[in-house]
Order: sequence, then structure tokens, then C-alpha cells
Amino acid sequence: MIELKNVTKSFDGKNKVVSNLNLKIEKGEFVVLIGESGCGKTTTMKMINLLEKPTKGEIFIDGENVKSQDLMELRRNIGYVIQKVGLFPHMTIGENIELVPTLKKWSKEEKKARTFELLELMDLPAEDFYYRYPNELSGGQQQRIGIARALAVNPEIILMDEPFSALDPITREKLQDEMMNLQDELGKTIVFVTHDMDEALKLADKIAVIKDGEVIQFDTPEEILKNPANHFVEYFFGKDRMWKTPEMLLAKDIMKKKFGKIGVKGSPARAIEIMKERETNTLIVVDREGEKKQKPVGVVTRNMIMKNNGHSMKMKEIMASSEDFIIDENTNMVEVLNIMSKINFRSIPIVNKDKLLVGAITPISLLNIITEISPSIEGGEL
Ligand SMILES: Nc1ncnc2c1ncn2[C@@H]1O[C@H](COP(=O)(O)OP(=O)(O)OP(=O)(O)O)[C@@H](O)[C@H]1O
Repeated sequence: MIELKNVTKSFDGKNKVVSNLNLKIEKGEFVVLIGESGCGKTTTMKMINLLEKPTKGEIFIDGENVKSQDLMELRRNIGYVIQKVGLFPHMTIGENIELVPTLKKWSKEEKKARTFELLELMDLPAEDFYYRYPNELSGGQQQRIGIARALAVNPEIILMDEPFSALDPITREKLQDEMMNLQDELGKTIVFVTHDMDEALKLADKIAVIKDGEVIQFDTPEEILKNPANHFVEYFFGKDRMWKTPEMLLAKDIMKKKFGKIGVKGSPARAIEIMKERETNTLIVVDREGEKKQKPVGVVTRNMIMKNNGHSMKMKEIMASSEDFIIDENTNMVEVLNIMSKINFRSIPIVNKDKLLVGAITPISLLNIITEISPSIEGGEL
């Protein structure tokens, strides 16, 4: 775990570049620092491995103050990747990756085995790349070497300062995907600086939005989009961004908590009554009456009731069984729309992990969410 406690940094003794900053990064978390140019992202990151010294405040790694650690050891044990990868041109790729293992006095065999392993991990055939020089590699390949080098001694923590920003968009996206796979596999604690919102939303477990050297929101990408801490965060990420990333909208964000429902033993007459009260043509059928701990078992529409026309029948016989279309509350909007397109009624039950009914999605709830997140509609242009 990395903890920054009341950290302040001033280069000139007057202006605070980082101001009383607090941040707690859990083990295995991928944290992205984002903010406008000059807000203090890089300085914050550099203080973690003491490339910059805090003017005030303390930084702890796994509970130990970084100040009390041997500086060289500290830096060698934290992987560091920067934008211009900084490979030494006169050294082979193998030698570049083996820099820290050499400083740590690993044996030749150990170093080579590890470097081969890392090159394969980076999808670069080791037999070939090990012996090449940096200028024989493309920008994307060099950046992969930079990551391999940062991983060489298998550090728990990796700091990455805009590592992909000098790359073309396609290579950049490819490396982001690789980074995500790598993180799934290795589970490192990663602190990643970027000013690219899409990159932050894609990679981060948590995003720290920094403004004037202070963290103004530290949360998951979903929360930052759904509940921005203030206008700056909302403006910074763009109000319509949520709409561009519908996979971040979950059923629980869209669903209505109040909706028409009826027990399996309810009569058609009672169903029609509830439909009138609720001004709806569709009800969720639940396993038992009462407000709590109900499980959805089906959906009934006015048409189904009319077609059956048997007043003595119960909902159980009339309803469409919901086995195929019950949606978990954490299902994303893209999947919700997909499921809704396959059914021919207008209300769909949402359940929690215990399969209990927690809400319903209807066309109205979808419309509400579109209105909420789409700036053009908000402007009254509909
Ligand atoms: N060594 C230094 N000496 C003096 N001022 C510095 C030094 N390093 C950074 N600064 C200043 O501190 C402020 C924050 O810089 P920093 O590099 O941390 O910002 P950033 O958020 O990473 O910016 P960018 O996105 O443009 O890289 C800037 O105003 C910068 O000019």
C-alpha cells in the first residue's frame, strides 16, 4: 500500500505545486492521476520514489516511511516508465532490460532467463529482440521494452508517467490493451499519470483528479462519471462522456425502484387495478405478496390478461415466465438493451446477487437516463 499524507511540494519556497495532498493506494490497484497540465501529477508521482522530496508531509510504502529507506534500494524496487522511454542507445535491448538486475548483482543466467521471459510477455520474440539495439525498434516496441525494464526485478510498484502519449493512436490502444492484460496477470500496484481521459477511464481501478496540487476526487471511473465531486470534474471529463461509454452504466443506475408488481396468486382483476393505479400496461410478477425479499418470476401485460380472458386464472398461468430475461443489477447498459430487444414487453425485472427483486427497467427509465446524460437533450433541443 502507498500512502501520501498531507504532502506538500514547493520548488521555490513560495508557490505550492502540490498542496496538502492525501492519497491511499491499495496493493494491486491501478491508480491514474489526471488533471490539467501543470497541476502537479508528475511531481506527486516522483515523490513516491523520492525523485522529488516532499517539502512537507510523509509518504509510506507498506507502512514504512520512504525517507527511512535506502534511496537507491527504494528506486530499484519501484519500476519507473516514462514517456520517452530512455533506453540507452549503445546498449542492446537485453542489456537495457538487465540494468537493474545487473545493479542487483544477478547472475548472467538469471538475468537472461528473466529478460527472455519479459520479452515473450511483451510479445517480442526474445531470440531476435534480445540482441537488437533501440534504434532498430519502432516507438511502440521501445515502449514495450520500457515496460519490460520496469518489470525486470519484479517490483510490487510501478510508476508510469504518460508512457503511451508519444505513440500513434492505434499503437497506443494496443499497448493499453496489453497493459490491462498484463495487470490482470501480474496484479502490480500501478500509479499512472496521463492527461488523456479515455486512457484513464479505460485503465484505472481508481482515478485521482488533481487540480492545483490537490486531489479533488479519488474514486472509480464509474463513480467519477456518475457522481462528479464538482463542476470542474464534470467539465473535465465532459458531461456526455458517460454516453460514450455505455458499458459503464449498469442496470442498477438505470432501473426504477418504484414500479408495478403483483404476486403470483394475484387475480387478473387485481392486475388491471394496479395497472390503472400505476398507469402502466406491464407488471412484474413476484413469488409472494409483501414488500420485502420478493423474487421475480415473470412479467404480465394487459394484452396477456385480455387474451386469456379467464377471470378465475392466477398470474402464474397468464404471465411470461422471466427465467430467460431476469437481469442482474450489475449488467451493463449495452447488454440490457440487447436483452430488451429480444423480448416483446416493456418492463424487465432487476435482481441483486441473492436473486431478490430490486428494481425494474422500463422504456421510461431508459429515457430518463438518456435525458440525464445527454447534453443536447438537456438543452431543450428535443
Ligand atoms: N524541478 C522543478 N523546478 C521548478 N518547478 C518545477 C519543477 N518541476 C515541476 N515544476 C513546476 O511544478 C508544476 C507542476 O509540474 P508537474 O510536472 O508536476 O505537472 P503535471 O501535472 O505533471 O503537468 P503535465 O501534464 O504538463 O506534465 C509546474 O508548474 C512546473 O513548472
